[in-house]
Amino acid sequence: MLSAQEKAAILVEALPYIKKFYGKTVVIKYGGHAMTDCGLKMAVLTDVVLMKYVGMHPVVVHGGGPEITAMLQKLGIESRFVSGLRVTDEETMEIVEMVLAGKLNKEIVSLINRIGGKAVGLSGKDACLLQAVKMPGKVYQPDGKVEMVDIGCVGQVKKVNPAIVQTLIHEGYIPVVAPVAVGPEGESYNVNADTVAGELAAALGADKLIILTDVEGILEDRENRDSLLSVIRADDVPDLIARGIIDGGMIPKVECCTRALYGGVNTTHILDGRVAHSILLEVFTDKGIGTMVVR
Ligand SMILES: Nc1ncnc2c1ncn2[C@@H]1O[C@H](COP(=O)(O)OP(=O)(O)O)[C@@H](O)[C@H]1O
Ligand SMILES: CC(=O)N[C@@H](CCC(=O)OP(=O)(O)O)C(=O)O
Repeated sequence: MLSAQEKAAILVEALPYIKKFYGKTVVIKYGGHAMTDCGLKMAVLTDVVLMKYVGMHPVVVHGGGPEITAMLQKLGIESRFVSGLRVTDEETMEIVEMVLAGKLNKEIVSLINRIGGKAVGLSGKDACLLQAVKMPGKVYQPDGKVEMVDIGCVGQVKKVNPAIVQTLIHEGYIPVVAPVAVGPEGESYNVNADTVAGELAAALGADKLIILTDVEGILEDRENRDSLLSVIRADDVPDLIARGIIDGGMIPKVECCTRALYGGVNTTHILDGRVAHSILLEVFTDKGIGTMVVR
């Protein structure tokens, strides 16, 4: 146990960071292990509530890919992905929306409220927060050619209307956003949660975008956990992808960081969500953890 004096010293050390980020918007992409492990879940959402209490404006965008896959499996529907995006026919879209905007969104809202925050859950349909159009999937051929294929109700975000999120922020609420967008005819679109976090951070003019994942950050050599790249420049991302250093599920994450940076977000971070309180370690220390992607 810490003594009262040690606790006071920790609070004093946090003061410069609290001052620096007071009133600033921080978008957090919440997903991976941090969403399924009970202890980590509480740690992440406690960090979010604490940020709000010290005057920051956290906005949570959550994923739920594994939970959707598990529900589809229960219903005897097999999951298929094209370049990391779920092939989403109309029946699958119904399940995606139920799991994301129904079950998971409300679970997160309820937990934040239990911890002492005031959370409000939204999907991209609420106040037309996320407007999208149908997007084809890209299949990369061995000869380098790209084939476009139909992947159903997967959306590309065309417009973000952030007013509802800004209103909630300024009324003291913590917005929690499910990555389901609305189409021109009111139809639902499934959007990758990393992409939504990047688009929303840019539209809000957020100060920071934090993406939680299940690795230490971007590793130069994925077999070597000591090869963490602490900082990379957005301009270097295409080369890192072309050289195969950044691959698979990490591609949408760095691309969404790049999108957010060029949209005006100051700093973007890819953090290990398996580490308890990784958000606080990033926000309240100089060194930070994980990989920072900068302009
Ligand atoms: N350079 C890299 N450094 C770390 N992980 C990488 C890298 N390139 C690809 N990856 C892969 O990206 C994965 C993270 O993406 P993903 O599994 O989609 O995460 P999440 O479930 O958190 O959204 C890592 O587990 C790893 O397999
Ligand atoms: C189009 C598409 O693939 N959408 C994702 C949406 C959820 C998501 O992105 O969740 P994670 O962040 O946990 O991966 C899906 O259906 O799985």
